[in-house]
Amino acid sequence: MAASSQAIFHGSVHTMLSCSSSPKSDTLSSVKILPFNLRRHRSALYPRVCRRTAVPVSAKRSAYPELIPVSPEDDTQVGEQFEYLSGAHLIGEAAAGRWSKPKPIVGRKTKIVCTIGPSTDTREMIWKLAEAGMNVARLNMSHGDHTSHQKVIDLVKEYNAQSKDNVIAIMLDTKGPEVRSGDLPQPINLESGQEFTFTIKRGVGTADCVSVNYDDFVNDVEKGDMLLVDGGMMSLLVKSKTEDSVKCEVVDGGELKSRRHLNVRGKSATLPSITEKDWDDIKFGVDNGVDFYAVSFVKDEVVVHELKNYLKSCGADIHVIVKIESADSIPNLHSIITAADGAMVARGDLGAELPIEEVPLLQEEIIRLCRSMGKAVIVATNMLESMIVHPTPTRAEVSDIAIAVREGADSVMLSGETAHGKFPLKAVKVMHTVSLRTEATLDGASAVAQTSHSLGQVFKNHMSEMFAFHATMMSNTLGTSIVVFTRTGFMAILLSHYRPSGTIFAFTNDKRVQQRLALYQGVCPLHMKFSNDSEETFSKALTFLQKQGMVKEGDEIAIVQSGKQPIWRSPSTHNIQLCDAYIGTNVSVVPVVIRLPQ
Ligand SMILES: Nc1ncnc2c1ncn2[C@@H]1O[C@H](COP(=O)(O)OP(=O)(O)O)[C@@H](O)[C@H]1O
Ligand SMILES: C=C(OP(=O)(O)O)C(=O)O
Repeated sequence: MAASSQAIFHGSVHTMLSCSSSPKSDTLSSVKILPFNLRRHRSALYPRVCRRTAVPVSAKRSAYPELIPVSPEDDTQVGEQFEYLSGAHLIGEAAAGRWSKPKPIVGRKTKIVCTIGPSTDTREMIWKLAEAGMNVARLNMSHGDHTSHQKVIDLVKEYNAQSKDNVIAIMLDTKGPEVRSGDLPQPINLESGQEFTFTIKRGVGTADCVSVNYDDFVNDVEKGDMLLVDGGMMSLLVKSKTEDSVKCEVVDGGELKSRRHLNVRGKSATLPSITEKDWDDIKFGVDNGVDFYAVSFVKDEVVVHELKNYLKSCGADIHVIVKIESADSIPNLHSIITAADGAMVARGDLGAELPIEEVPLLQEEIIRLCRSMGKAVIVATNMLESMIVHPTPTRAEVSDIAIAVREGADSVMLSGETAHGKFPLKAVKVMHTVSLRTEATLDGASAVAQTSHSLGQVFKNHMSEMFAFHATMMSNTLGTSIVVFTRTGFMAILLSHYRPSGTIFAFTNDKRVQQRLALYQGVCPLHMKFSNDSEETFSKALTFLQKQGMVKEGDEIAIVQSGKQPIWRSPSTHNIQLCDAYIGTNVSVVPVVIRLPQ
């Protein structure tokens, strides 16, 4: 085993910390834009700052960033323009804030969810997305059919099976009770001031009337309501209605295409959150062992319990992410998020049902709530919308990603950008680079402070929470990464909750847990068979990290082996162990003992 100091906790708490006394220098190598779970040697990809002394950009940092092949429209020179940005490490020393050690981050911490669609549903594109930084593949059940989604699921599984240390989770997003206009033989041009009718009669698609897929549309809508198409791209004022039709005046015109989103400003449809089609799709998800459901238009916690009970009854271990997009969900936010495993800020429908200026405030509030409750949170929709057609984002879009990262989202999501956009890989690269750059400015101390007030209240497991909290404090102070061994994922999620500055290498012997952890901020999920001997398993884990270039000579690492279900320890003991990550290397150890009162 590597040189180590160990704190073993028996009811009362003693934490023994150690740090190397010998300053080490580091080298900066070529900067590459790569996914969170890195597959190549760290020195060649991670623009890491010297842990103890700032190192100027050295001669070693010579090569251009690796250019990931992108879509046919992509300009192969694009990587060069990111080189400066990916040099986020240059400010790493300053960003370490009042902690003396820079951050030992291996790659990006904020995860990227990519919606898969016609631009990306091939083997080649799934591989390229995964290599470019996708952590979660989202299947939107509003589009495609089971055959097309099955193909994508099989491809992601194939990628996961052959990948050593990168894993992609699968998220099935239900269609929900969304209201859409019907199919049109060709797009219609709507002019401001003209009359236009929506009808519940099936199969209508003329220049002045189109079907709506929801029979109660006529009952839910009142004269004077504002109808929004595609979240406000067009708007129509309701003038009158008959038994089967709603007559409107176009306020903001535009091109109406097939199957567009319809919302009534300020109102949610009176449909159940999980429709018959959704149950069919949920069953499809169970049969295929997806990792997450994103449940559309959740209005209260009852539907979450209903889904969770169903999953329990069929023995399916699938986590539930509630999409916050309905006006009716806002008064019930706390109970909905409590019942779920996480939430998605689905800004498209949210900004249509509620006044648009509420969206950033609600985003902040939902992230804050999820963070305080230890739940995963995803920020979604329009993040790089202009990249559906343009190879470069607007500055406002870049700021939007940076804000979500700063607010502490676990993941940021791409929708049309990767589903049907012209530049899906470039969009992932931009999201990756902007997240990485923003993360470099975040202060570990304030991240811990944001969550420390809820210590002992979030996971109802005081000892585990305390361990995660102190492991975070310890690793932040010493500038180490964290290695955690977890069978259920619980301890890794708990550590992620405190947002340690360093990477959380989460070793699990369960492939499903590994996949699920792909959604969580800062967690690098790794699969490994655990042996009966803890030291042997630790040693195997460190050797693996070393081989993959995730730790290097001179690194120290905090090993956390705690949590609800002990693996090797007895139920009354908890371990945090600090050791040299590079087996066989001696370090001078200065032990520090912190004794907390019983
Ligand atoms: N599986 C799919 N098959 C075909 N088109 C898709 C698929 N998934 C997404 N798309 C396309 O990408 C667009 C953006 O994706 P998303 O934001 O998930 O959908 P929407 O906004 O329609 O709910 C969709 O409107 C649709 O045109
Ligand atoms: C993510 C969203 O949902 P969907 O793409 O299913 O409309 C949204 O409305 O922002």
